Amino acid sequence: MAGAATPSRSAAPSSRPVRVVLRVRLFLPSEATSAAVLCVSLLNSHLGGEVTVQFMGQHTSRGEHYKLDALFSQEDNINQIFDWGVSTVIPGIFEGVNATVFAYGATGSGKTYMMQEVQERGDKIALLADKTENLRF
Ligand SMILES: Nc1ncnc2c1ncn2[C@@H]1O[C@H](COP(=O)(O)OP(=O)(O)OP(=O)(O)O)[C@@H](O)[C@H]1O
Repeated sequence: MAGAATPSRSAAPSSRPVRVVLRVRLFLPSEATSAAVLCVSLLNSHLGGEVTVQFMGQHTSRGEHYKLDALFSQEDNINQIFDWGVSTVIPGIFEGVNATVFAYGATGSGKTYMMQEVQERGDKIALLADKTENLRF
């Protein structure tokens, strides 16, 4: 998704069973033209709560508001997204709680790129060990 909103995210992951996180990526060189404009803007954010974003259609009068659990912009790196949205569900899976993390978005919006970044984190084993150190099998 093109554009840069003001970086903002809720302070702590909510306890809701489904959490929705939006990541706005940077324009790629092939997309960056003088006509490129932001299509997402942050309307509201409450500490520890939801954020509200607005999608503006560039060539339409479409204006849609969505409430999300968190918003990450191009200034936020994959570690922040991982720590907020992924690592928090790891302890639960060792207690029998099912958890799924998936990416949804338009073709070319960066889903594979982002998931590969997560996969390539050098410290993933250390992170899992940290999350599981108190578990007894
Ligand atoms: N944050 C990013 N920084 C640099 N390049 C990126 C970024 N996100 C995506 N890209 C590049 O954009 C292109 C499309 O990304 P990607 O393949 O991840 O999209 P996708 O959402 O998985 O698409 P599809 O649904 O078609 O599989 C790739 O060449 C990828 O390297």
